[in-house]
Amino acid sequence: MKNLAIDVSNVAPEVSLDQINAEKENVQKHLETLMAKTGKGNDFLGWVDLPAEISADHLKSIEATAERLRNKADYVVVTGIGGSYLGARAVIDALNDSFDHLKGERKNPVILYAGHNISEDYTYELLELLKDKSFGIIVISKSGTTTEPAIAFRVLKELLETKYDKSEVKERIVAITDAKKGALRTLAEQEGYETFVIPDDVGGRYSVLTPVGLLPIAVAGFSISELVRGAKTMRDLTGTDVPFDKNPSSIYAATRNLLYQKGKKTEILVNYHPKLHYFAEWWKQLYGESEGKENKGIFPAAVDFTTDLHSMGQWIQEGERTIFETVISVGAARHRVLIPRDEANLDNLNYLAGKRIDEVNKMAELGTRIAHTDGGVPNIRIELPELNEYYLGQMIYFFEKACGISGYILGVNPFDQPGVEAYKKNMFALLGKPGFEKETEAIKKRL
Ligand SMILES: O=P(O)(O)OC[C@H]1O[C@H](O)[C@H](O)[C@@H](O)[C@@H]1O
Repeated sequence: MKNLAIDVSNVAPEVSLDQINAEKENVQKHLETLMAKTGKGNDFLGWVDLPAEISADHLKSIEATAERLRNKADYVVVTGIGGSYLGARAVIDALNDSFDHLKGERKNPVILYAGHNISEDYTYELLELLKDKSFGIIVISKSGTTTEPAIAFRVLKELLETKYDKSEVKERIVAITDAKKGALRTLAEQEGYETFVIPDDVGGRYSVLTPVGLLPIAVAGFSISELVRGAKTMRDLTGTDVPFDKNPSSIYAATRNLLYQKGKKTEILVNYHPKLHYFAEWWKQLYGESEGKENKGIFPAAVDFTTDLHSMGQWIQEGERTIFETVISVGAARHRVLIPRDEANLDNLNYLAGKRIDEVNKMAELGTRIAHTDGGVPNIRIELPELNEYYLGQMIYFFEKACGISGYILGVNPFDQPGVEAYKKNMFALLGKPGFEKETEAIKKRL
């Protein structure tokens, strides 16, 4: 059975394999600190052993709730922001039929998202869609106090309450939040909603393997036990007993930091499948919030190829040489579509007749790698054997583990995000939130 693998042979000449291997002891030290839970942010390391600790009973209880929502609702609205929605969306989009939401005959509910923006038009359009539909809500907030999902939940709950009686509303709402504190916990208890807990020691962006990700993924019809099994395998493959050159997370963490030290300040995560767009969004939060602090950190960006080769390709090929690419390279496509032969051949495509579209995609990937490395863009390749639950579980844990190690190499606490509060404070002051009177006075003077 294959596993996710990493190929760093194309980061030369900027960084050599010898330089990467020379990082062995330094990286091993950080990995041990992470596993021993003795480093910065060590009260947020619950995700490290999570895949091995999830019990079959826990998965069963999530699946039972998912089944209830699946039976009741044609639409399920995952209401959350940041780490409270990106993991679920990353996995669901990666596995879903691209046009599933447009199909009439359905096996699974359509998963919709709310609370990840404060757009009134988005909210209006969602309410308009749902008003004559059978729907349910999974509301997710670790703190239980985040403004965006709280507003969305308030309006969605109101709509649900106009459609159903109290006991039916209760059956259609599930809350995922802190075990004890926060407004969402209080509300859920008052209203009698079913709840799942986000453990104290798992931060939002590391929470996809808690009910935060698992419940929506199960509702969408995917195997959460396979996802967790993949993550568990990757936990074993990235342990302290694994030699440095066999540990993909250690190699990735070491390589990207060496590139950063060489002035490669932006990392572009590349995919060749639009299904992986939201995986990149999840990855951006993971690395952006973990490393972007103390005026340091690689800027995590992402592109969808070959789409963006026709827009961003020019910049990547010939723009400022401060970037490197990390490509998620997927093995086999799931379906077959052959390029047909055409008598007239006006488009000159007959040289491709009989070939799979995936073969063209693979050659685009290889051709791009050669062009970009020739153009001075170092290339890391993450080989994913297939796009399924098991390998996505591997990839999630691979990136999480590498992020912890990488943050320690950089010297920051990869498990906090103090900078996110700055905009919130100003927004509350501008909106006149009680308790923010002093801030309101101060900000008014600046306007
Ligand atoms: O789950 P919540 O407490 O609602 O938080 C949702 C998100 O917003 C916060 O502001 C943080 O920056 C994120 O790390 C978090 O994932």
